[in-house]
Amino acid sequence: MLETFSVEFSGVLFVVSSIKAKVEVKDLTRVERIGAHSHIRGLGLNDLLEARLNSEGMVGQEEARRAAGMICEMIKEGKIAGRAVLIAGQPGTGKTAIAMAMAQSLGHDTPFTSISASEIFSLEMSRTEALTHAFRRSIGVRIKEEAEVIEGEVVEIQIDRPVCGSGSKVGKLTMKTTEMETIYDLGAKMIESLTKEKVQEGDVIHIDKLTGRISKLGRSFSRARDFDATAANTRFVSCPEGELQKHKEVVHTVSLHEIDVINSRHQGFLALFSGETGEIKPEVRDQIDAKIAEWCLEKKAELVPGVLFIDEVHMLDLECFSFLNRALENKMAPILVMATNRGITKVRGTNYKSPHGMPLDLLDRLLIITTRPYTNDEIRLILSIRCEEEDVKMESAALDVLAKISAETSLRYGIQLITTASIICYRRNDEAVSVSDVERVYSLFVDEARSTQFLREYQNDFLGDENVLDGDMVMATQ
Ligand SMILES: Nc1ncnc2c1ncn2[C@@H]1O[C@H](COP(=O)(O)OP(=O)(O)OP(=O)(O)O)[C@@H](O)[C@H]1O
Repeated sequence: MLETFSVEFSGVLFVVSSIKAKVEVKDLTRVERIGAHSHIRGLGLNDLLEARLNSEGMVGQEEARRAAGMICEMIKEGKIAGRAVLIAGQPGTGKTAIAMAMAQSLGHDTPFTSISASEIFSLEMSRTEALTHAFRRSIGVRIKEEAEVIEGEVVEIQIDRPVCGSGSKVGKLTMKTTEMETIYDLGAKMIESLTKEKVQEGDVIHIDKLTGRISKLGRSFSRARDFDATAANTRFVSCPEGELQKHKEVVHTVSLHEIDVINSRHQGFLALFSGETGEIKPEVRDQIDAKIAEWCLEKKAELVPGVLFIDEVHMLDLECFSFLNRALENKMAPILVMATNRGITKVRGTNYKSPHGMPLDLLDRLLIITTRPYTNDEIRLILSIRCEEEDVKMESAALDVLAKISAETSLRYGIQLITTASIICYRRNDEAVSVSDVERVYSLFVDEARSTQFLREYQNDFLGDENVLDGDMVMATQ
């Protein structure tokens, strides 16, 4: 649901918009697709920020998870801006998984933007503009508004349809708190909103007097036994106390980028949907920053520094790195978390070699977290978590074989074999994946090492550059 509202302070009109994920009646978790990191639910730390061996979908990597947990605490306090963290380690050692776990443990209130460094290289806007977008998307602004609201439990909704069949509907809405009950007259627009929100007797609702917007807060406890069955996501709340009409502080959280887009002259909030937000003039941003700083001083707004995660950071070039160096000095900078699997390599676009393909001056200001290769037991545990996530039953012996294969090839390859092996098992009409199913998919789908071996044997039969394999092998996706 897109909700647009205007805030007017000191005569300047700023339009801000917040996109609220409307809680759908349908249980969305059932139709969610399973992604590479969908089993990760958090960092799996205890109160002392120590990593549990296997918790919230995370296994092993205790030191890295603990360090990430400390960074999260720093972010939650919201006082520190402009810190940068680098997660460095071999491919498949859980760098992205740790970043995703950080996003989960920070919760919905903290903005988290995740990009891959290669996304910056777009033809539509300059690299520094694309990075600025990402930076500003990671800073939230909590804007507080005083609003006149009617809040109470719905006692009765009475809608009168015109006798002739045409003309607008009118009606009456009876609402109560623990202390009073009032009847309100309803016009056609309010009736439409009530119908749209599917408001029923027994619901506790909130009506914004200025805009007429209705929000359902939940179902009253006193009416919990009205139905034999209720939806899984039904929230029960108590009937409000005191007056029906009250002044309430309403808080909206939007990102700086959303405010930029809506206030840039050539854009409208619809640009947020199309994603084609284009370049935004620095003057617009300066004006917005000045206004927000003013609101913060007046305690009408609060900045929420979030996290910008840049994966495959070695794909950035010198211009981008120098931009990052400068942008981190800004008071409004988010916490920057980067990940790379590169060792000592060339900085993109130069002939200079440097650790992780990043300039030394930037490396110098980073907190670096390293990830280490997994033990066989850890790999087995991760694979069993993935089996559960993908709803695949696997015999213990098959899991042992798959863990051994993963240790010799890669964890990612092992994870890929889970679904494919389960298809073969399904065809056999069996319930659990067996060792022979794993062996079958291992022979059907080759891993990177076997594929390279195959190329070495048949190189001359392929089209393309000769003898590349004997020279420099292209590293990963670069
Ligand atoms: N400690 C862990 N606990 C649970 N799952 C993990 C863990 N580490 C990695 N995984 C899972 O293994 C897969 C590969 O990990 P991930 O993509 O995080 O590796 P990476 O270090 O980012 O690799 P690359 O350097 O190639 O980008 C993912 O599905 C990830 O969720």
